[in-house]
Amino acid sequence: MTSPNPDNAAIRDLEEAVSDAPTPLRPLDSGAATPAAAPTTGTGHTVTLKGVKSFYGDAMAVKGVDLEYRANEVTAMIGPSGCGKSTLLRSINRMHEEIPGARVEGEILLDGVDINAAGTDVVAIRRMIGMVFQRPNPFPTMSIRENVAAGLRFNKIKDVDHDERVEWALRGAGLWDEVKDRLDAPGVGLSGGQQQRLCIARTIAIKPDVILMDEPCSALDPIATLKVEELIQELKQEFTIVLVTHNMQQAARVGDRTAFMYLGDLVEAGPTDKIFTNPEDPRTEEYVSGKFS
Ligand SMILES: Nc1ncnc2c1ncn2[C@@H]1O[C@H](COP(=O)(O)OP(=O)(O)OP(=O)(O)O)[C@@H](O)[C@H]1O
Repeated sequence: MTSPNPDNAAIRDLEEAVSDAPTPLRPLDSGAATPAAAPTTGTGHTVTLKGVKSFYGDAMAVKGVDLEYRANEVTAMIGPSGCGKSTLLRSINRMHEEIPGARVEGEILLDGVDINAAGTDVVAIRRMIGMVFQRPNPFPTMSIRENVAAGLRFNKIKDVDHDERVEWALRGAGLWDEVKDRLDAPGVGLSGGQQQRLCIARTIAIKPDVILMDEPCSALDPIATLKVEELIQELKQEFTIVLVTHNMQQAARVGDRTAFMYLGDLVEAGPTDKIFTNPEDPRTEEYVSGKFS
């Protein structure tokens, strides 16, 4: 990936704007958190892409993608390096536009509402469409508890009990039992895999509709990877998940559906079994069988 530090942009968004959040698109979900249980019930949010093109200046990196990310499913995005996976992902929560000269054409609909419509509040979009990055990026000066609560503060979610929501999110991220006795210890003191689950807890704490994951396991060892994969499977009961991965085994293990991109085009998308065993396009067959990477 050649883009400049989207992780830093996300950190800056949160750290600099905690006290200055604009009005959201629709009322924030302040429903009572249930500290005893991880997220369980389906909420059913869909993202629909219609003719999405993403540009860096004059260069078109995503060349007109039509695709639906279905509710309560994991959609794995695969394809060779440079095919536009991360660019497309960052277009979906409007992070692409942070890059000078970058722009998006086409429609990106969250439950039928165009996220790029004039006057739309970008902070609200990023609350509803959360993102987890390649490298775990806990806020370095914050404790475990503060890291998870950071999004609540940023979004001015005041009418929920923050401690309850922190526990709910940490349980949802499969981390509660490992950290419940040291919530005030620094987040960066956790292992890499724990830090990534902490970042997932931070993302789910504000109850987004959709979670975008950009190679969330690429910096993790195999055991931590397995834990995060198990977690993703559980989280889909509550959230719509888009998972960019270089790892085809991971796509096969975790993806309900898989989308294959090549040179900025979406070649095909479908049920993961079909994409891996009986794809329509010869380029998909060649890629999933390892003939090129
Ligand atoms: N900041 C940028 N400025 C200009 N071009 C960029 C920028 N970021 C990415 N690109 C180009 O856009 C295209 C798509 O890149 P992108 O990072 O989205 O691909 P990718 O499939 O996610 O790759 P990888 O798997 O290596 O992360 C590439 O040709 C890349 O060089």
